[in-house]
Parts: sequence; C-alpha cells; structure tokens
Amino acid sequence: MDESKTISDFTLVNSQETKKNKKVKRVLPEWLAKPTIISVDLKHLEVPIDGIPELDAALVQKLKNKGFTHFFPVQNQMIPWLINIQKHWDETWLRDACISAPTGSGKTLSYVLPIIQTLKSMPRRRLRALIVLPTKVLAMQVFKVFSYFIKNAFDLKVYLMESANLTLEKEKNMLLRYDTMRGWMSIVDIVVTTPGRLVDHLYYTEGFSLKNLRFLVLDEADSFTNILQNDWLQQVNENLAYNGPAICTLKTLKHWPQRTQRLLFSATLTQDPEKLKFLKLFEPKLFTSIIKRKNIELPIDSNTNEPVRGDFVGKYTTPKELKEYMVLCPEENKPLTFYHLIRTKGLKRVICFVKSKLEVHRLTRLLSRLSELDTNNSPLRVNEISSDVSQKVHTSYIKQFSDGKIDVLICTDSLARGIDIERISCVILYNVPKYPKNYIHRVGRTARAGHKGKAITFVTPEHKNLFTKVLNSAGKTDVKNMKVDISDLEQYEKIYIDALKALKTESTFIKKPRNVIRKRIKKNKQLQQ
Ligand SMILES: Nc1ncnc2c1ncn2[C@@H]1O[C@H](COP(=O)(O)OP(=O)(O)OP(=O)(O)O)[C@@H](O)[C@H]1O
Repeated sequence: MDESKTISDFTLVNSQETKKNKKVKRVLPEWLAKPTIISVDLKHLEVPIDGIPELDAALVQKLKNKGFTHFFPVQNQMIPWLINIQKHWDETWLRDACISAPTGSGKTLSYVLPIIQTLKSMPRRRLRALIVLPTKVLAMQVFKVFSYFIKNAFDLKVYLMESANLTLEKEKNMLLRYDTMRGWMSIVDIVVTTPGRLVDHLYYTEGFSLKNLRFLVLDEADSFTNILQNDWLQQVNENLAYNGPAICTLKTLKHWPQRTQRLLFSATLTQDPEKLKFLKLFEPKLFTSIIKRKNIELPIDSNTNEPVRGDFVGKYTTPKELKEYMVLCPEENKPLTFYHLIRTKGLKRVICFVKSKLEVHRLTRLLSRLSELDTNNSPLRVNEISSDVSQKVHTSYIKQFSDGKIDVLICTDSLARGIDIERISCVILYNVPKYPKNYIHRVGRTARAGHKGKAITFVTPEHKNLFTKVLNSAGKTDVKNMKVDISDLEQYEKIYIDALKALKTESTFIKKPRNVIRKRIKKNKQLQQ
C-alpha cells in the first residue's frame, strides 16, 4: 500500500498518517425509527380499568375480580388499537405489530383481551388465533390467562397443545372433528403451543389447518430468531391462507381479502430489519418503550421539531422499580457471599440463576447444609429447579415459592424468560450472562407489575470486562457496586468447612443427570431382550 503523503511540494514517503474512516450511520426503516412510545411508568397509571370503552364489560369485570384498578401503559396502547383495527377486517389487510416493553409490564393481557374480544364476535368455531411461545411452561402460563378470561363468559375454546400426556393421534381428537358434509373441522378457536408440537401437527395431523387464522402471536418473539433457521415459521407461513409477499395490491386483495395479522411481543425484541424480514410483516407498527439515559438529551428533528428516537430504540428497557447491583468477588467466595447476603440483607423470595444443572444441585445442597449447621440463624428453605425436575415437582415448587414456603429457589436459565412468579423480591445472577438479552430477562423475574425488586450480579475479576460490555450493550448505566468484605465471611468459615465435608459423603452431591440414567436403563433393557 502506498502510504506517501504530499506536503507543499515535498512527498513524504511511507507517511504513517491515515485517513479516519467516516462512521456509517445506521438508517433504520421509517417504522422502526418512528415508533409509538410506551411509558415504563407503572406507578402513575392514567387509564382506569373501565376506561377503555371498546372493551367488553365481562372482560372488565374479570379484571376487577383480579383486583386490577388501572391498565398498564402497554395495555392502554395495544388494547384499543387491536380492537379498533378489526373494523377494517373486511376492507383491507390489517397492519402487523411489534411490541417491545419491559419485563413484567403486562404484555400478555395486551393481546389476550383484544383477541377474546375480536373472536367473540366471529360466531363460527374455527381455529382463528395461534399463540406460539418458546417453552411448554410459558405456553401453560398463557393458556391459564386465556382460560381465566374466557371461562363462563364467552363461547370460545382455547386449547393448550402439548406433548406431555397425549399422542398426536389422541390430541387430534381434542382439536378436530369429522363432518361427513364439510370434512375436518376445528373444535377450538385459540391454540397455545410451542413450535415443536405445532410443526408435528402441521406435518402429521390430517385436517389440522391454519387457513382461517386471524391472529398469529409470537410471544418472546426474539427467542425464535434462531429457530427461524430451523424453518418452523416457514411451515406456519406455508399453511396460512396467504403466503405471498406482504404487499397489498388490488390483485392480492381480490384473491386474499383477509390476511393473518402477526403480533410480535418481547422485552428484547430485535430491531434488526434483516431478522424481521423472515416474518413478512405487512406495514408493521412498532410499539416500544425507550430509555432516556442520564445526561443525554434526545436530538431534535429540524423538520418535525420532534425528538429523533431512532438511535435510542433498540436499547432494552428494564422496569423502573428494579434496582441493580453487582458484587465483585472471586469464584471461590461466591457461595459464602451469597449466604452472607441472604442473612444480612434479609433477602426473602430469592431466585438464583446458575449456569448448569450440576451447579444448581450443588449450590442448593450447600446452602441447605450451611443453614442446617448455622445455629445463629433461622433455617433457610432452599429448593432447585432444572430440567432434571419433573413438571409436577416444578409446578409444586413454584407454588410453594409463591406461597412463601421456599426462601431461595436455585435454577438454570429455563426460568429466565417470561415466567411470572409473584413477589420475587431479589434475583441473584450467580454468573455473568454472556449476552445483554440474558441479563434483561433474568433480572426481569423481579420488579414485575410495578412492584419493587433487586437484582444482584456476582462478578469475578475475570468477568468484569464481560459484564461491562453486557451492560453497555444493554444501555445500562445505573448498576451500583455492593461491597462485601472478605472479613465478613470469616464468621461462616467453620460451618462452611463442615458443610463441604458432609457433602462429600453425600452420594447425591455429584448427581448423574436423569436423562443419562434413563438412557442407561434403556440400553440395559435392550441388551436383555
Ligand atoms: N393492569 C394490571 N394491573 C395489575 N397487574 C397486572 C396488570 N396487567 C398485568 N398484571 C400482572 O403483571 C404481571 C406481569 O404481566 P406479564 O406476565 O404479562 O408481563 P410481561 O410483560 O409479559 O413480562 P415478560 O416480558 O417477563 O414476559 C402478571 O402477574 C399480571 O397478572
């Protein structure tokens, strides 16, 4: 490369001076750059529960029965918009929507209520709404919300499609019936499911059709962006009545007067146009909360005199009531630091995210042992949740935890997204998460629905840079340092040593994962045959 440079008439050979590259400014499409803003303030609510005139009285009554007094901001925005857009169902295609609002801000009801309201006025039983979630536990949670609002009030049937107890063939009978005149007909209006089970039915269940779908909801939508490559969404698209490009012309409108409306929800919705392209969104509308970072004013657009939001969209928001801390400590001090914080900060209803099943089990046993040996403090009730725990036990632990019968729940990331457990007061991130999204969802298990909550991340010196990076990409500037002196931990030294000794003799301390055991039993059986 010629790095010569000319000054006056002299040429400097191999000059080191280089031209600075101009930074290319990212230009977002109009709909992403100019969203409708959702407030993150759940304390000063403006719309009372009977303040949305379009909403059915029975739904309002059910909200009141739950003790809700006001709508949350995402609900104020989404409910009237989704109900009113239905008026244009017979005239033109309906716009799709992407909704990005903080964890615990009430996104579920912002689609459940308008879907029920819209479907109740469509009398014939057909599969009209499909809600897809990334895990069975989340699908069950959303199914329960639909069931509560439909029960004894509306002639609608919601069905939870799940693989736990039924074969595909048996489940078919729950979804369809055969009519000699009309062929296969749906006997449900709303299906809540996960991608895997849905695709199984699309492939193998004769008569299972998405041709009448009015709503397609992807909750925790960004968690599907990887799965998109596994083509389940393509399968769904191919089964819809219209699967062409999202361009509404007189011709497309003539042949396909109605098109399934896509609704995407998440606290960390991707705003990468490339990823969203797969979803073939039609004139999408973005509803999002934005962060206003301290000391940064939004620049003003000279044409519209409005703040330019484009640059600020795409940073994730967390609930206003969440207080975030980090504790710097070496790996080996983590267990006692955790124990010390529980004892001295009076932490109750704590959920702790740990990176593997084995670590979940070890930490649970260690904390339980420490508590048994600690005669100076009241007993601590610690339990664990990971994929080794059966669905039944899982549900029972969550219930006990919500009822205050378990103090500390240690778990893997399986509980990090979307799970709504009442009154978690503190989340411990035992390891630094690799990506900002993981951080946002884990800390989002507390400070839900306007309640206060704390999140504490344990950061080892080796992971300090990683944590700074994660916080920067998440747009977080207000994570405070919580100091724990090593001298504070000395008081537990004896019980710690005794606990470790005791655990070494515990056969379950190094527990084999259940699926390994199951595989071994299966292999043995095969050998015996
Ligand atoms: N208007 C309201 N008033 C009081 N509580 C509400 C209201 N709307 C929803 N909630 C409660 O808020 C909690 C959180 O709601 P939801 O699970 O829908 O949050 P989310 O935004 O989907 O969170 P995540 O992103 O973590 O999935 C639930 O327990 C729900 O019952």
